[in-house]
Amino acid sequence: MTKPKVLISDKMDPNAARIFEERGCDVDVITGQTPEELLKIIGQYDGLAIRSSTTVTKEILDAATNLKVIGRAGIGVDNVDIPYASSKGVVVMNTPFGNSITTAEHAIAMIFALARQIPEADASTQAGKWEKSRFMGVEVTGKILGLIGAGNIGSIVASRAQGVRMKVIAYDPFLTEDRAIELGIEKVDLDGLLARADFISLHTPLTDQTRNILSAENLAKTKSGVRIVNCARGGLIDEAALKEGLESGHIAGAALDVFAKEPAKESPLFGTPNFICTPHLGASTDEAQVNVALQVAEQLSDYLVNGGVTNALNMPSLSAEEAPKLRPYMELAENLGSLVGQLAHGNLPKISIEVEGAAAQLNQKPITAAVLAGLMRRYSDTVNMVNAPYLARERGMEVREIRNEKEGIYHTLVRVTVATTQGDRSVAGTLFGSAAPRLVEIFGVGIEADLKGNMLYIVNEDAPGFIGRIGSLLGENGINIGTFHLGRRDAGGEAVLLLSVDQPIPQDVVAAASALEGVKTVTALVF
Ligand SMILES: NC(=O)C1=CN([C@@H]2O[C@H](COP(=O)(O)OP(=O)(O)OC[C@H]3O[C@@H](n4cnc5c(N)ncnc54)[C@H](O)[C@@H]3O)[C@@H](O)[C@H]2O)C=CC1
Ligand SMILES: O=C(O)CCC(=O)C(=O)O
Repeated sequence: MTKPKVLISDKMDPNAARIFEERGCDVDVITGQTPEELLKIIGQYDGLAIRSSTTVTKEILDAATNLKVIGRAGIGVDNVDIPYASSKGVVVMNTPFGNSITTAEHAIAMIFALARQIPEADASTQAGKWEKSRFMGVEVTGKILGLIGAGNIGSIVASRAQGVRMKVIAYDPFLTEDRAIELGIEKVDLDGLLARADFISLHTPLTDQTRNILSAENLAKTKSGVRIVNCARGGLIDEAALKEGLESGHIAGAALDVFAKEPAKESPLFGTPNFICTPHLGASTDEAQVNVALQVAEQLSDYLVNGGVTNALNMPSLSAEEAPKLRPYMELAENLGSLVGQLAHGNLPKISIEVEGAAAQLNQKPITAAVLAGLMRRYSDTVNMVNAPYLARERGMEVREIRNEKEGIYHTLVRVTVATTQGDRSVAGTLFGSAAPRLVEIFGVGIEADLKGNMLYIVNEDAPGFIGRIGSLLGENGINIGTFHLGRRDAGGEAVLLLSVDQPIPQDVVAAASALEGVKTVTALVF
């Protein structure tokens, strides 16, 4: 087997390259490339490991014909076009915890730097000025810290700020009351935070909802003398309005680690009174960089070598414990999706995926993604578990998941039902011995079969002599039958025949089978 090839395109702790090699990948470290240079070489790689300098655009993804996974050694993934990566079937992963303590500590350092004007006082003192009366500070004890975003980093900032006796309030629409109580913080709305906070610290991702969250209008609502820290993303603050607020004195200080445009080698904010900044150093400690480099290399190589999925942003995760249990279900689910996709005609506006018995104890997301991958193969050869849910959404397909913990006839069952113009059509399968996937029902007819290789699905009138006729036809055409499965609704009614054969079935043989007496439909299937 050829080794997967990985490119590390941003500066990263050398442990990343070592881990890739140890885990069976070939790795190139080529940093500081222009987009044009990256475009020329990206086609040869299966994996791409980045930090924030590489921007993964549509053009890069179009050129990345072998790419299977992108790993961000860090948290923010606003430099990756995730919807487009998903449509291309490329998994995008990040390392959500490796640098969060470090970044929270940077925010706390910025709060103190603002409160005591440490950078300006340092520069003045080293310039021989000894301006003792110029640098009057404020205590942080008893002050209100307003967090915008109280996820991983925000909650660490909260605990550190409480340690220095600040009162913490937070605006985060996804923060539950219970979690706020657990963190010892007060959940508020944005206007409440703007009106009350002495210090504001931002800790949200950059999204369409958070972009410009500290707009000119919102900055005007802040308390006079507020100090603002941003160690999250540049686009969260209107930089021009921030400058005006600093110049008017309404804002007593601002500390930015991040800018709307990076690298920020020039900015109108530079030189503004009470403005301090760092060059996106939030994650820059020895500890955090080792953490994220190790994690990204472990996650990417696990995916490329073993198919394990951890911290993916566009695909359900599959932990090391879950993976062996779920793998046979995913095979079953993909085959059931593929069967429905090959048999059902016309547009399929709705699909429901039901897990029953033992299957209902498992993480259903990978099972759903596998069904959709099998089904979507009717539209595209390049579909996989990453882009299948995306393609289903794009086609307006409604996907329903049903979980039924009660065992039925089988100890475990996956049922896939699609809405067609002729009504609902459903197929179901189980696992024999917990690992061997088997079809057990096809469109209301009980039948037991392995879905593998080339198969022929025939619906015919249940009458004597038919099996002989189909056997002869296949034999005359040099097609060897492997397995033979029969099912029927009622004696003398409609019967179903599912054959596995050793050769692909040519269209003229399908046509000849369709013309046999008593035959209703014939479909050649491939799994
Ligand atoms: N300066 C640096 O070097 C670093 C910056 N970061 C940035 O920090 C951000 C936050 O990281 P984590 O705390 O780990 O992420 P997280 O996902 O754990 O937390 C983000 C929080 O923002 C909240 N949120 C989402 N939309 C919101 C909205 N419209 N208004 C208010 N809150 C909203 C979420 O509910 C969540 O609780 C990252 O997305 C990244 O951009 C992360 C690491 C280093
Ligand atoms: O890689 C870096 O230095 C920046 C880290 C960061 O911004 C993030 O993890 O979101």
